[in-house]
Amino acid sequence: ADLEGDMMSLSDGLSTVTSSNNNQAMQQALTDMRHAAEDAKTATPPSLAGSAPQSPAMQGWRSAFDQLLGKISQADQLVKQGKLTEAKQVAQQIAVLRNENHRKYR
Ligand code: HEM
Repeated sequence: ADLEGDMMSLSDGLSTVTSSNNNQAMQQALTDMRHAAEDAKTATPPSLAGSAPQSPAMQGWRSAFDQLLGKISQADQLVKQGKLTEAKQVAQQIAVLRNENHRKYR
């Protein structure tokens, strides 16, 4: 998907993780989020158009998605352990990370 599509998938997934209490639905949402984050990591956002792949700005872009992927894995482990409340706390941290990165790159 393009970046906008990836962001829509992240958004759908995050609302499921935040609102659902169904273990399987939450795991599927986190899997979808992982794929969207991996794909978005390879994109160049309009705000960095023309930046070289190895520029500090593009390295910062990719490392933000590595942080996001780390949180997604953390939430996934918690859901697999049945710790849905803790998984939702990680979802809150994902929302903070989203807001920080939207301020930088959007
Ligand atoms: C789970 C976390 C995130 C969610 C739920 C999310 C959600 C969204 C949404 C709903 C949009 C608007 C899409 C549209 O144009 O209709 C958007 C745009 C955008 N997001 Fe995110 N986002 C997340 C994480 C991130 C991260 C980590 C970054 C950067 C490192 C990022 C960078 C951007 C950029 C650059 C745009 C504008 C895209 C464009 O102009 O084409 N987002 N995001």
